[in-house]
Amino acid sequence: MNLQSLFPVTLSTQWHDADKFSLDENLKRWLLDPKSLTARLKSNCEQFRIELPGQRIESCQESEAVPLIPQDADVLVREVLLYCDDKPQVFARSLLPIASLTGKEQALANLGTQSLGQVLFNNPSLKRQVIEVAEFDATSTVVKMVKKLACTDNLTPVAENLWGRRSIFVLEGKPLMVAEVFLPGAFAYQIAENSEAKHA
Ligand SMILES: C=C(O[C@@H]1C=C(C(=O)O)C=C[C@H]1O)C(=O)O
Repeated sequence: MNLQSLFPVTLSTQWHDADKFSLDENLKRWLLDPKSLTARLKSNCEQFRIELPGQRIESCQESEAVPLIPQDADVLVREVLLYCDDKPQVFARSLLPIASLTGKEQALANLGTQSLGQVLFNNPSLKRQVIEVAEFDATSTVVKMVKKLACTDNLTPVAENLWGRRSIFVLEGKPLMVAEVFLPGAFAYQIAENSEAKHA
């Protein structure tokens, strides 16, 4: 499938504190893990890769605005799919404020299919703010994207709602936002004894 045709998926939802939900333990561990998702996925598969359906500069929409990234701020929107052994595990949408892409951080605009997380978590200045959680039902743009993707990629059909997380990172004192949604069949939805039990 021509992944560019998926872009932009967008993610308009209400984000909540995780305590609002009674979550399966394994899912909760994946949603609230403060470390790099890239690194964790890599440790669970042989072949990890990122696909980049697209990125473009937009004005931050009111529905995505947060105190550190206000409405109408110019942001580079980056949407990616993270694959483990050719199976899409995660959809991610990041907002990189243009005002944050200064100095060495200009490189974040040209990552291509390199992981944003690899750059973020290699910087000792990185601060991650609270991780919020959201549930995505059949009416969501991300579930609609999954249904399109399932026609070609080996994606498990969407049986249940999908779960995602969002947090603000501050890198060298400059904010950026990362939102990730676990796709059907992701390790995050496997029952604990089948996924990473050894790492528990
Ligand atoms: C923030 C991370 O980076 C990952 C890679 C992303 C990208 O390359 O755009 C986006 C979100 C994350 O899933 C991470 O690895 O934790």
